[in-house]
Amino acid sequence: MALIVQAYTFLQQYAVSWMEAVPKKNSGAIRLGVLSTAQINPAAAFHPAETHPDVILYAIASRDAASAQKTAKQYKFQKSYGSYQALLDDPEVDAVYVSTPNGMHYEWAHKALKAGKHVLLEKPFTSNGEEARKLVETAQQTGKVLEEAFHWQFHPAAHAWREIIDSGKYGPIIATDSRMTASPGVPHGDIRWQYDLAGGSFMDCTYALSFTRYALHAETPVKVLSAVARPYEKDERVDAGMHTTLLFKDKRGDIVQSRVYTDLARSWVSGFIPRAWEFPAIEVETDKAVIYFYNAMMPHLYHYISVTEKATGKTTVKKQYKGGPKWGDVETSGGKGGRPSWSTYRYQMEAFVDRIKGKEPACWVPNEDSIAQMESIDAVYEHSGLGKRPSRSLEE
Ligand SMILES: NC(=O)C1=CN([C@@H]2O[C@H](COP(=O)(O)OP(=O)(O)OC[C@H]3O[C@@H](n4cnc5c(N)ncnc54)[C@H](OP(=O)(O)O)[C@@H]3O)[C@@H](O)[C@H]2O)C=CC1
Ligand SMILES: O=C1OC[C@@H](O)[C@H](O)[C@H]1O
Repeated sequence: MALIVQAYTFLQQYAVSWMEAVPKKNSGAIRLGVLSTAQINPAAAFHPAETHPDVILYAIASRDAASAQKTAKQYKFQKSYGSYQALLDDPEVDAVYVSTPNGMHYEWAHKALKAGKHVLLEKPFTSNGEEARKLVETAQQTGKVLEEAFHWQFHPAAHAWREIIDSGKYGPIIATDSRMTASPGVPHGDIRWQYDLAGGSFMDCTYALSFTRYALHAETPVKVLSAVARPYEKDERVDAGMHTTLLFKDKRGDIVQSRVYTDLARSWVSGFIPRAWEFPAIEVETDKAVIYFYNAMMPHLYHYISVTEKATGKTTVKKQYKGGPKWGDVETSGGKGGRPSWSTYRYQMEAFVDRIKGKEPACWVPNEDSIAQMESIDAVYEHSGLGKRPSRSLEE
């Protein structure tokens, strides 16, 4: 029964978010350019931009002009380009969303900033910490907005969850345990399996580490206690799975032990049942309770935050699809506190536009946090023996 309720909620949320009306665009709306025709584009950028009165789907670029044209026609972009550089050379483009493979994030975000565009950059931010630092420096030099598209952190559920932890009501944090797995697994040939494109489970499933660091208000790990990679069968430089245990310093300065597990090819139950229910999640154990956030990655589809008190065994459940500690009092383009139908990506677009327009966004992923996230990823890869993900050469 629980599964039926979950499936219904999932479908309902999905359908409602796509039924959202397209508003009339305001004068001075941001002209958005998109670099690549990635499969994530409609959910992460097209739909959020369409439903925002201050964004216009202006131009799309692909390595292949025909693909760009086809997408432009389908989503009513005004222009299409057969190369990423051609889009960046268009002075009418105000901001770009970069959804190229991971290994190309640095190159194209860097070029976009240099071309005077604001940048919303897909996760993981870059291939490694060094690139992340250089990219943030470029944003500072150019004075343009640069934001990692770590969409889950913009959703009201993320804020409600952290508010419970931060309240101190359940005592200090003792340990965390998070995971993100793909089941059925990612098909061969996907960008996620390609070493040169900075693939790998710990890069793609970077959310699990992000949930952990967000819960703890942590920077980089104090220590990597263990990091064991399960190599991809076709390229042992790529991690199909990664099990790591880290020590972080939390907000209070206490040391917390955190397990993080990522997997792009999660084994099936008894070899024939994919673990479709295993959505990205994190358990935070405090002195007095166990706090669990189910589907922290895409809480707009379905989520719950449960708090089980150790002394009584009593469990309370919270859900937050709108408002909450950060959006609650904010007058958004969709009404006060956002809308229950808004996806993580739509909340993210709201904040991105606010920042470009000079308004203080309700929430934000600071660039320093994206650097710390990439340096934490480097530390895990180094400890595992695989070494941090390499940079591609950049044509200036
Ligand atoms: N925020 C989220 O929820 C999600 C984020 N992502 C992130 O978005 C990015 C794209 O992921 P995803 O949509 O799955 O990717 P896809 O494989 O669907 O698309 C990647 C796109 O990059 C372009 N590209 C440029 N060079 C290459 C190359 N050498 N090989 C393959 N593609 C290339 C292609 O566009 P073209 O041919 O038009 O140039 C391609 O369509 C990744 O960084 C991923 O981590 C992914 C899924 C969800
Ligand atoms: O960012 C992502 O979100 C959804 C996942 O399925 C995907 O692998 C990852 O790239």
